[in-house]
Amino acid sequence: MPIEKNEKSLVITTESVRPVNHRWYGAHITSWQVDGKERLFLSSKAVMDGSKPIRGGIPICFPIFSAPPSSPPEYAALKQHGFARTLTWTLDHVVMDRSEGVSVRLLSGPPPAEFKHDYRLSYVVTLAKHQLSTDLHIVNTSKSEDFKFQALLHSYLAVPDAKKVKIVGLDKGTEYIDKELDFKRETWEGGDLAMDKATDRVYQNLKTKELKVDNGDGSGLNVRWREFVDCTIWNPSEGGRSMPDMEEGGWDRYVCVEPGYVHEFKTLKPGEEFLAQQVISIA
Ligand SMILES: O=P(O)(O)OC[C@H]1O[C@@H](O)[C@H](O)[C@@H](O)[C@@H]1O
Repeated sequence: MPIEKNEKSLVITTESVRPVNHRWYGAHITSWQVDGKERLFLSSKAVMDGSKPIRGGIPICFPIFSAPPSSPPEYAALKQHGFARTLTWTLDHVVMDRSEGVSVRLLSGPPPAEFKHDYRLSYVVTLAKHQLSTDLHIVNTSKSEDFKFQALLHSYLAVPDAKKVKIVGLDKGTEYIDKELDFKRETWEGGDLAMDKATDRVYQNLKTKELKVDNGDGSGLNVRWREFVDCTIWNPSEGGRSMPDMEEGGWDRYVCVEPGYVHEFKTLKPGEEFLAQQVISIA
């Protein structure tokens, strides 16, 4: 199966799915087309020159999600969502290259100099019939110190009309932080979450490992995961106009469903590893 590598990106094509376009900058998947249809949203105003994070596709948030914590200093100094989405990544190796699927392993470049922690961050992207898997692999390579991080895959899923979308599968009783309500802690009352207004919620410790993004007519995408426990659901509605890199009306063309480990910092002991996976498939 063709894996095409160039200076800026990696393009993977399989018989049924074409192509996944993967940027070295931020290990950013910017396009996933199935049956001739684009399944990820990428803003036409996204900045693609490496000067800021790319608006759309699948940004990787690591080692923090959201605004930085107040301490320790090397975490407090980070930008929103951390540095993984703005590092240059490299191709480690091709894991699989068969007609059933193609899989590549990418390695992140070094963190900012002030972030003096020993860890290894890699990302395995697997393209199979009608599904895209993205695995984050974090290893504490220190011999003596713990390593703490948050991690999240910030997938911008393309939808025909966000205002008609329902998120199906959120467990009744799950606690969530509502960023639209000044970070108020709430408890989910159950049922489907309608995306008909600005939504920015972090559902914490979900029991389910799968959500459906229903376009309103039963079609859509399924997002399932392993080892992640939280899921952010975000669409700014018309508030998206305040983002300089968001195209006009772009907020109606995506819903972000973002599995992650973000309700607290995950701690890895020396030598320990964390392997988490997201699988997006056609519903
Ligand atoms: O503009 P950024 O840094 O890519 O963040 C986009 C959004 O990312 C979401 O995950 C957050 O919950 C939102 O609060 C945030 O606005």
